[in-house]
Amino acid sequence: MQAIIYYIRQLQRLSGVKLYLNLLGMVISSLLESSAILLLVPMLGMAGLQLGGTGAAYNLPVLGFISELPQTSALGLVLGAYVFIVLCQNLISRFVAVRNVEIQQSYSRQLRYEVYSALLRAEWSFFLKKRTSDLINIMTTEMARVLAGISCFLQFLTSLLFTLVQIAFAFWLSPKMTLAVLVCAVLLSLFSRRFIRKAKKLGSRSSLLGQMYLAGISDQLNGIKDIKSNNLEQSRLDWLHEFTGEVKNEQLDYTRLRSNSQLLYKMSSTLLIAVFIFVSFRFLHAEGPNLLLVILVFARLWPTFATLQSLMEQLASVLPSFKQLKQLEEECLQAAEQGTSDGSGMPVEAITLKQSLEARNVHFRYQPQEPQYSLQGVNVTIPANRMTAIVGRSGAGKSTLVDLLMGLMQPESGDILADGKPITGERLLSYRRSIGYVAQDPFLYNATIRDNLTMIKPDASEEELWEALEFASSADFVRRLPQGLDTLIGDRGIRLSGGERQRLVLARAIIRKPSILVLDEATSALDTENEKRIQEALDRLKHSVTLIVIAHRLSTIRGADQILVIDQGRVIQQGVFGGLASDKGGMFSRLLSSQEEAM
Ligand SMILES: Nc1ncnc2c1ncn2[C@@H]1O[C@H](COP(=O)(O)OP(=O)(O)OP(=O)(O)O)[C@@H](O)[C@H]1O
Repeated sequence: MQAIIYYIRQLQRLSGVKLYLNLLGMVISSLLESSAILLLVPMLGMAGLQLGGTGAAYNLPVLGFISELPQTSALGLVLGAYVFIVLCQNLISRFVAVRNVEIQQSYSRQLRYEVYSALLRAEWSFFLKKRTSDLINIMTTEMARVLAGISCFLQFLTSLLFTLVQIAFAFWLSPKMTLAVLVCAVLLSLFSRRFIRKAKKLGSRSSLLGQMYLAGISDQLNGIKDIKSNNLEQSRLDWLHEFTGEVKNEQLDYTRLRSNSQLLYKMSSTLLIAVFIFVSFRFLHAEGPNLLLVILVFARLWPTFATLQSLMEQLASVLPSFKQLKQLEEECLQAAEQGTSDGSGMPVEAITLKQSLEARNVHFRYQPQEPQYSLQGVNVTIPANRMTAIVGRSGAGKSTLVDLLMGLMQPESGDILADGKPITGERLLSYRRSIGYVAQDPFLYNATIRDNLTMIKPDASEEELWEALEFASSADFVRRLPQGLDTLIGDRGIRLSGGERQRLVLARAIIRKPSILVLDEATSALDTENEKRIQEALDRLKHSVTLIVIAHRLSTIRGADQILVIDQGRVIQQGVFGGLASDKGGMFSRLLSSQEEAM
């Protein structure tokens, strides 16, 4: 319940007086609705219309003048008043409905924005621990359930107010009977508490199933090539078949629960009304309008209890979603990077690295509770405007070192310094803006080539775009495409070859003219000719940009100004290509020989 209150408070803060005005509108609307129907009976009685039995039993002093009018005028007046009240009620409820949507949609927008910005501000290590599909699930399905839950809560509040108004009316017309109805309602609600508990449990199961479904489907669609090439289609379909069976059962359980509770309310309503009529008629000797009133009061009051019960069950079923969203927000807050937003929305100026980038006695491990360090006691200096290559066996710690150098993660102990200053706090974002990065597995957005490039530099001119493409040896293939720069490249750039993707990502990385360019195996998918062209371009670049290159193919780093050899999280060798190659007992020479043998 705490989580719901937290989000409702947010809604209250955002909507302010509008929310209260709407609630007031709802009260007035329900007041008018009640009065329209409940007052019709006594008003008609006063107008002299005999409804059987003894006629008007409830004299309303304020409306006493009606009985003095001629019958036709009185009837016209009463019916006119009835139409007027209904019109006002409908106009108010129309206004309230539109305002409700406005309030809810503004809140939905704000909530999505807040959660997503908290997510984007979380540090990289947060994402390493999270499953992407779980985050997508929270941002889509669970978020939608939370918003539906908020709407449900507002409906609950409206129904509650409506019920209170109905009770007040009913009490005014027949206190005894209202008390009797209330006692029955309280007893029934005590009995119905187990429905709410069960709805909460089913809500958790539904959330879990949704999470599992998204995780399964995303995994499989990401690995669709593997599924097709290994003929795994049937096994995946079997998984889906089994899974949808569980979803079906869960939905059936939920429907059973809701219809059971509604059945209980409907049956008790029928039973109670029969008892009330019998008692009123047999023992209280009520007739005509009195009996009609008994039915009216009961028929209007009881469904509101049933609605309240149904809304409470719905709320209980979305409670787990509220908890999940709140937990995600809290985790993001805990994992927030320092200095990544000053809240002003002002563009951050990139820094220019002038002297060096330095790792000083850096220790790092992914799981603080485990003894194994991915990096230990690393001391390196990367001179500005030079090319530094990082090599080592698989799992040696190359990517970890580069992630730390890029400020994506913070060392457990030790420092990362840019021109002697730590890249933490306020400096982190401007430092990050000075970096261009090309990953081992190049990522492109499902958009046009132009969009992919301008995403990094929105104000890039046509000339700058082609210059970057030329640099990355991509201009030729882009020119050959039917729509050139405006060609759509598909999901993750699937319509391009691996090498074309890599060159495009390189073009994107350099379009912002970064001070530091990090290439993680960036030329692995290139043919010899393109690799040579990129090597030449990098050689030209290396005097104006600080280049950090992770390389498996050692032939690509002959021109590096410095090579760092890493093994088991430590820098074990450091030097230039020739020097390291001639150290025959060293790791570099062993890596070189094994590559030469493989060729
Ligand atoms: N997200 C992670 N969680 C836990 N351990 C990790 C994680 N990423 C890497 N490691 C571990 O840290 C060590 C260094 O990994 P790293 O990715 O830096 O190696 P690498 O030299 O870049 O390897 P490769 O050349 O295969 O990419 C490895 O032992 C690896 O298992």
